[in-house]
Amino acid sequence: MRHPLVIGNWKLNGSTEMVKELIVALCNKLSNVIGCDVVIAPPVVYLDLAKHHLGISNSNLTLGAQNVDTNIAGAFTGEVSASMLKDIGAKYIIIGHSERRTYHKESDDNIVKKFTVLKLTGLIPILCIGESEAENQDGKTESVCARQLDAVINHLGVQALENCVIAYEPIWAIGTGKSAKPTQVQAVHKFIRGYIAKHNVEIAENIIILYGGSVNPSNATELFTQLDIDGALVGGASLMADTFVLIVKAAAQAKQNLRSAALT
Ligand SMILES: O=C(CO)COP(=O)(O)O
Repeated sequence: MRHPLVIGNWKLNGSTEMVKELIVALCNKLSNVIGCDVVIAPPVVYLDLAKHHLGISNSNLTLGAQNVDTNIAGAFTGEVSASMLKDIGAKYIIIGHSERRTYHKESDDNIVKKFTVLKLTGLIPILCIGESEAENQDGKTESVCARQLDAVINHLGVQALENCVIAYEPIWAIGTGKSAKPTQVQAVHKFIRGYIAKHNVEIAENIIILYGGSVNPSNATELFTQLDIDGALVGGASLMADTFVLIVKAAAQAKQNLRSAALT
């Protein structure tokens, strides 16, 4: 069975004080929580500080980053490379987030290049996919997700999806407080897994598929009770220790319940 995973995407939020306070609080509150992997992705400028505070707390939280450049080194002012992220201790790297596709005009081709450098560097890509509100209303959810998956599969082969994470984030649900319905999300996750299974059943069965979009403590349990929702990519609710911890606990508990039910 897949191990649940909850990731906090801090986006453009933080300060030296906030990094310390949030990490200390998370480490305290999560110290006895087992059954769910937890990743935090602070802004890149705070990764080293975050690593420092995680180290002091002897925490098993894992460090992630929110973006990576397509180049490894050279004259690319302002960029951060995969090898630098690895060097600083990040393991999971978010790519293809809709905010980057929209505000930074990142194309599928560009995202495939990022996926490639991450794999070459031994980092785990968190590939974000998902449709806009208009595409959702036009019934294009599946075709958009398939296109975004094909960008990787057609360039790199389905094997590239081994040990990688998919995050389904419908754009209309991000930061709006309007989460997609758990059954709706389950249907899309099932489609994504089935689409990958057409290429390789084992990779499809093992791949972690997260949901992102207004996840909070009130909707977390119902989301995680769905069979193909393996965890969450959390934005706003990851900025407060209490809400993020409740989401992590909900994931651990819901998946434990599913496991127990499968055994009876
Ligand atoms: O974009 C997201 C995570 O990457 C989701 O953000 P919210 O949880 O704030 O909706």
